[in-house]
Amino acid sequence: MAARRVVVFPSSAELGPVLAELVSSRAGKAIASRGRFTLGLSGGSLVSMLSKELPALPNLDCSKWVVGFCDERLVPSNDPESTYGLYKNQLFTKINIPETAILSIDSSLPVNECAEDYARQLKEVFPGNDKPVFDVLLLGMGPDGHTCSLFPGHPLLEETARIVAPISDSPKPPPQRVTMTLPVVNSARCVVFVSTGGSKAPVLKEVLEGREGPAFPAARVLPTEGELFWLIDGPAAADLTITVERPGSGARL
Ligand SMILES: O=C1O[C@H](COP(=O)(O)O)[C@@H](O)[C@H](O)[C@H]1O
Repeated sequence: MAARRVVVFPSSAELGPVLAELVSSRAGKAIASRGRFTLGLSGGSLVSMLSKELPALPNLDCSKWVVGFCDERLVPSNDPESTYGLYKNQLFTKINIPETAILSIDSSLPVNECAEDYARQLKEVFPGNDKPVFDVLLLGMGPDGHTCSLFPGHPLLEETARIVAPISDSPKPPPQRVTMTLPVVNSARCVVFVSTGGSKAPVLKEVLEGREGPAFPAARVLPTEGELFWLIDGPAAADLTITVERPGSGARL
């Protein structure tokens, strides 16, 4: 397992540009060695941060990017809860990811079929692999410690066979969602959590320092071989006592 890097920024204003630069640097390396960059996006607070920071990078070329979603809510793409819909309006109009390289769920399907259909799309993009190996997965964490649509105490945390699973009883609305499973998340070459705001401080302490850590889905994200970053702002890091990195401005990770 690769070493975990916990990196604390004074505020999300300093964190955002470093996140964008991290994505861009891993994209450059992936394209140089494999001819494309595969990125998994999460919803929630990440949407606005990425939509602000990625288009601000000079000369960003996304023509060789393939983008999927770490989880998605089973709602039409024009519903305000649709993660795809938010990125479509806020980010995809500003950067040149080919439309055909954006994998999205078919929200007209019942949730089980929707998960199977999304798994099939992922298998097409990663032929020959038993699990997709994304270059970068960007994850958020809710105040309850959930990540993707993997919630504390939910049986989906034990899923080992499927790469994408349906969930019909999400404690956070909307109840029907599809989510990548932990084996896929932990196969990625690089996983980056972004956690900001004081509401995340208690759970962040548990996830990064607590003995009860594995009870929280986010604490079970431990890439087998890939890099693991936790990018946190000052308010979210307020309760941490572990040693963290505090980079200066213009830092690159
Ligand atoms: O419901 C969800 O929440 C998590 C965390 O969101 P945040 O706003 O607390 O950062 C998000 O990562 C996930 O994609 C989303 O479906």
